[in-house]
Amino acid sequence: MIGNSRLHWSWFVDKAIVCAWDTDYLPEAVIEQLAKSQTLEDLPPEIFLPIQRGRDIGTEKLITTTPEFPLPLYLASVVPSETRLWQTYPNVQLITLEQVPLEGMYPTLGIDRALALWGAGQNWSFPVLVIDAGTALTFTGADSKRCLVGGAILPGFGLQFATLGGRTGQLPNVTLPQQLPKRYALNTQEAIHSGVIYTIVAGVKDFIQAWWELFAEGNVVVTGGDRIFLLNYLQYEAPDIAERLKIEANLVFLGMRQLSPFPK
Ligand SMILES: Nc1ncnc2c1ncn2[C@@H]1O[C@H](COP(=O)(O)OP(=O)(O)OP(=O)(O)O)[C@@H](O)[C@H]1O
Ligand SMILES: CC(C)(CO)[C@@H](O)C(=O)NCCC(=O)O
Ligand SMILES: [K+]
Repeated sequence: MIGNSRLHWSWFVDKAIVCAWDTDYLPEAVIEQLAKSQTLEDLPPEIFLPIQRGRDIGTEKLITTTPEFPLPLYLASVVPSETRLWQTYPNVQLITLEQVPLEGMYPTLGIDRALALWGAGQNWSFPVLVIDAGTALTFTGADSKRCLVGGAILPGFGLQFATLGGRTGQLPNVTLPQQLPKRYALNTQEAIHSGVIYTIVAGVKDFIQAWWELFAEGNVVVTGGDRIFLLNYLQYEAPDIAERLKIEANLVFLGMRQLSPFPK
């Protein structure tokens, strides 16, 4: 999955997610090395270091499988310039909206949103609302008939901080704090923390409550690189809501493996 900040990877054996990890965007030379690899040992470390180091729980299972080479690559992307790089790979299948069995999608809906929504619905049941705390923060919901209800897009935590730091004369760049900050800050860094975090948390709370007005028993699943931060803040601000949320890092991959037919 090519996201707006980085690449998200999963190694599938049939429909099982053996392991999942993230990397930076990668240069063409690495894609070429992947294309030429004929054994697990040949695989580019830029991609497979987490596996090669044996840190991942799935590693043992991987070593005992003999995949075909070049490795089949299923690609979903929301970054067209990166898609083009990866389309030079000889064994690539591009996943498109047509393969996602949701009803009512509009043509420019992000494939990451569609796959995450499908994965959440398959794993927990529809109706379901997905909150993706990534580069962009998105809400994407579907009803009990697996029909897209719709959603919303706003700048994520990192993007709000980066915009403030980058587009003003006096504001520093800040990173996400582990704890919910004080609402009334007495220094600049905490004032930025407070402003961005309390407004995002209030917005997320409001979207969730509105969702439960539509679907009283509707599921809500949180994903994305900042999901743990978002959940932590919600646990302070709205523990009753936080308690009802599901959290899942690999929603997009849960969606990919449930495509029928799994793209060949
Ligand atoms: N190593 C990392 N590199 C980049 N972002 C990271 C990293 N670790 C955590 N993050 C957090 O993840 C967020 C980006 O989320 P994610 O990785 O889900 O985005 P993405 O999938 O690339 O973007 P999007 O899904 O919005 O297109 C950033 O705001 C950042 O705070
Ligand atoms: C909203 C993002 C950036 C989230 O990654 C992506 O899903 C995207 O580029 N979507 C296209 C626009 C849409 O979903 O309506
Ligand atoms: K853009």
